[in-house]
Amino acid sequence: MLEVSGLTRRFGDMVAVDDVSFPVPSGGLTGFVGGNGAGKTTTMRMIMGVLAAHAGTVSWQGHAVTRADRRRFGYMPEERGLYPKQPILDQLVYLARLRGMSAADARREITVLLERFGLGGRTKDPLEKLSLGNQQRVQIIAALVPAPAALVLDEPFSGLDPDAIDAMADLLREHARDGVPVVFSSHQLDLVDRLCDRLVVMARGRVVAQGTGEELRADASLRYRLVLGGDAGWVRDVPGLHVRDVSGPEAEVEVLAEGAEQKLLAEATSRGSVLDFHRVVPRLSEIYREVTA
Ligand SMILES: Nc1ncnc2c1ncn2[C@@H]1O[C@H](COP(=O)(O)OP(=O)(O)OP(=O)(O)O)[C@@H](O)[C@H]1O
Repeated sequence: MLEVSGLTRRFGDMVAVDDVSFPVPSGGLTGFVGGNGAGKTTTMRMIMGVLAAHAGTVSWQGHAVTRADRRRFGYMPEERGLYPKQPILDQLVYLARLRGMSAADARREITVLLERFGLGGRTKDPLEKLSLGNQQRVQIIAALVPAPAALVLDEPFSGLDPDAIDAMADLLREHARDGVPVVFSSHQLDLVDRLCDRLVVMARGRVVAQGTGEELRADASLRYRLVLGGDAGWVRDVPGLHVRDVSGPEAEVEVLAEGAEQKLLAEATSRGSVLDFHRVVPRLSEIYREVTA
């Protein structure tokens, strides 16, 4: 398991990452979400040691991470960092050799991955001749060879079309299944919800929520939707509720005081017919808006 604990980083007076702690369990995908400037990239840079932390620790398999451990991590940095003018196979092989692989093994594994991503015919092309989405695939391959002990990926899905997203997601799941802890940042909440075992939500440098999708949903505010035979305007006067929306016979409310939804239902049945009354399970994007507000 990879774990960060109390990580803090300032730039001048500004605290970009403030006492951030979360685990990245082995064998799972952890999604790292947050708005622009929330502190995700800075946190990932500290995990990889390319930026020093002002406080806090990064641990790997229960000990303080070492430079040798980090050399075994696959990292896709925000600034990417491949050379635009070099043929893609040559530079991928070069990078894999820097990380201790033989040229023959590197060439073989990289060729398989390039073919899997539909780039088998482009191995001699310089990176800059590829479309942005294909350049992104090459950047991802750079993080995957040699087989990484952990994966730290900054926005690996940005710029990919739906087919490439699926291919990439399959690849990450395969690594996770092999026991590799995988953490990646993304702005695509639905994708993160679909793919990840755990989520870490950051806002203004701090972790504001974390857990499985189910845990985050369970922690979210309790909401109910009510559909009546007549007008639902009276719902505004029921104590212990925040009315999120009322429109004709329909209302959606948030429960502020325990049991207020039962009083609402009793009042509704005493006034006339109740056509529907059910708990609303919020989407991740709604939870995200709540916790980062
Ligand atoms: N080298 C730096 N010097 C000064 N400020 C920085 C530096 N790097 C990051 N910051 C600031 O730290 C804060 C966090 O930035 P960071 O890039 O970590 O956020 P992020 O969550 O990755 O955002 P995005 O989703 O936009 O990439 C921002 O206010 C940013 O301007």
